[in-house]
Amino acid sequence: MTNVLIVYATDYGNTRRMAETIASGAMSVPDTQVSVKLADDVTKDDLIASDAVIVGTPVHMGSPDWRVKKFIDTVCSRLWMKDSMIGKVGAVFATGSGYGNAGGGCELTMLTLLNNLVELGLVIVPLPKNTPGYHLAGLQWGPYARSAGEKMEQTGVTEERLEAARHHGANVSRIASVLKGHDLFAKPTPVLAQ
Ligand SMILES: Cc1cc2nc3c(=O)[nH]c(=O)nc-3n(C[C@H](O)[C@H](O)[C@H](O)COP(=O)(O)O)c2cc1C
Repeated sequence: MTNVLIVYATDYGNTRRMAETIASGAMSVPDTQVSVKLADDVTKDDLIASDAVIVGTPVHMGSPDWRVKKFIDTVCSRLWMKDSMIGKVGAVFATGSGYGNAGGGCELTMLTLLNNLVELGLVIVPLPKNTPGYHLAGLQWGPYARSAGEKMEQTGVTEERLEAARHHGANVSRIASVLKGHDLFAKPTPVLAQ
C-alpha cells in the first residue's frame, strides 16, 4: 500500500477543492491510501507514515499561507533535523486569484514550498507540460488553479481547472509506489556520523 498525505490550508474552500481532486487522482492508482489534512492538524507521525507528501496553499501576498509555513517550521522541521523524510516523494499545488492575469506570485509560492520539501530530502514530482489540463491550470512546479476570472470576479476553482490536479495526484502515487521501500541516497560513513 502506498500512503499519500495531502496537506493544505484554506479560507474559502478553493484549495480544499484542489486537495480533494488531487486525492481522487491518487486514489485512482491501485493500492493507494490517501489522507487529506489541514496543515494545522498534521502530526509528525502522519509524515513518518507517508510515502508521499503533497502540500498545497492559497497564494497570500505572493507567498504561502502562514498555516502551511507553521506546519513546515513546527512539524516538518523536527523530521528535517533527524533526516526522517529523505527519499520519500514530494509535490506541491496552489490556488490564487492571479491579479493581473500573470499568476500573482504563484510561482514564488510554489517554489518556496518546493524549497522546503527539497530541504527534507524529498524526491520532487513536477508537472510535465503535456499533462492533460496543463494549458488551463498547470505550471512545471505543479498544478496552479485560479479561483477568479478575467475581471477578478470570484469564480471559484472550476472543474476544467482541476484536470491537471487530478493527474498530479495519480502521478505522485505511481512514482511513490515505485520508489517506496528503496533506500537510494548515500549515507554518511560511520566515522563522519560520529
Ligand atoms: C490575505 C490574502 C492575500 C492574497 N494574496 C494573493 C496574491 O498575492 N496573489 C494571488 O494570486 N491571490 C491572492 N489571494 C487570493 C487567494 O490566493 C485565492 O482567492 C485563493 O484561491 C484562496 O484560496 P482558499 O479558498 O483556499 O482560501 C489572496 C487572498 C488573501 C485572503
